[in-house]
Amino acid sequence: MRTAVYRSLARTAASAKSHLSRRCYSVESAPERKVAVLGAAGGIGQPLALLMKLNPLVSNLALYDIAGTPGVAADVSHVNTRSEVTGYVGEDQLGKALEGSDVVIIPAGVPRKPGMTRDDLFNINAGIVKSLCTAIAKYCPNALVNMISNPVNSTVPIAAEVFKKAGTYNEKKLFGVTTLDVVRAKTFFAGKAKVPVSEVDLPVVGGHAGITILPLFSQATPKANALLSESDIQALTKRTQDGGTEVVEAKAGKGSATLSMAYAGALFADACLKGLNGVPDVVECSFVQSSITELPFFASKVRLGKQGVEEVLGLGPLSDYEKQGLENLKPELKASIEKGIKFANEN
Ligand SMILES: NC(=O)C1=CN([C@@H]2O[C@H](COP(=O)(O)OP(=O)(O)OC[C@H]3O[C@@H](n4cnc5c(N)ncnc54)[C@H](O)[C@@H]3O)[C@@H](O)[C@H]2O)C=CC1
Ligand SMILES: O=C([O-])CC(=O)C(=O)O
Repeated sequence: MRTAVYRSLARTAASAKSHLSRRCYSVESAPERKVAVLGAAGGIGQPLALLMKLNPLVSNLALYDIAGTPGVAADVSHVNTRSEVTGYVGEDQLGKALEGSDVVIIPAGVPRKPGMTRDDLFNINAGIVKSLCTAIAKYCPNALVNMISNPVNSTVPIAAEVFKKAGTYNEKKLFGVTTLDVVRAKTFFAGKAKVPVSEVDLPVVGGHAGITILPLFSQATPKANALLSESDIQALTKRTQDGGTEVVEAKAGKGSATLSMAYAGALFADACLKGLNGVPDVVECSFVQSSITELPFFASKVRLGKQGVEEVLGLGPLSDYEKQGLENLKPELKASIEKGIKFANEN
């Protein structure tokens, strides 16, 4: 029985590893890449640190938090994969954690409790993100920044303003991580349409909060829309938009999505690393500086390359329901972006 469980775990680890590193190099030929995780001792940070340790594209993994990172780093460092792991704790060590980083992933900050919106996290997380981005501008201004901390619709504009003030802003290198919305939309669509989840693909556009999350089920493949009624699509849309709240309520005061977020964060960081390494045609959805709508930041499909964003892809054809969803989300997303910009300029 035990052996069967170990065998099955080994198979799962091997398939996760091959999923994360598909279209990539052998360990021997992959370039050196340093990834820093800020908030690495948290609910997302710990499993994300483990998943990044499993990624053969990473040669140096820096784990930073205000407390607890020596233990996490010691633990993760025993996993027999390529990267060297170092733990950094407290602001004095932040510079060392960041120096030389190619990708910085930020899951630092407080999570929601039941009854809260992501915007309710603004007052605490805005300051955390601002101070971490100030350090990024100083110690690794060329790194790709993967922003996980909520509210993403505001923390990404905050980061952009901090980098602009420091003279280091490069719109190709700043990403709000919305991959969990895509992961959820794929899972829910596969379940409802009864198609294999591994074959499902679809974009999720807009932002990362409530109605600003707009899954484009009309573009989902495999084409199963004939099997789904308009009310099925509306229910899938609502479930995707409320996916974070579903987890917050189930955890009943013990935080928000951590494990699925770590998976999503690892997928997105892997895509960034592949882009940096010159793998062609790496496309993921992300909340980036954008001109595909009138809003200055917007999540859509993005082609990743050696400099970060290579191309922000358009929305593609929308159903009438999606066109309406797009118009409905704009005022809220605009207000969240403006709130972030205002905070950064006044603090
Ligand atoms: N973008 C997305 O799809 C998602 C975003 N989130 C967000 O991610 C953030 C983190 O969530 P959890 O890991 O569950 O929270 P957590 O509370 O378990 O962990 C946060 C970690 O950040 C650390 N931290 C606080 N201030 C810091 C600072 N100045 N520098 C470095 N580290 C600092 C804490 O010590 C803690 O270890 C929250 O804002 C949450 O809303 C969560 C799920 C999905
Ligand atoms: O809902 C939350 O607070 C965390 C989050 O962003 C998500 O799970 O999508």
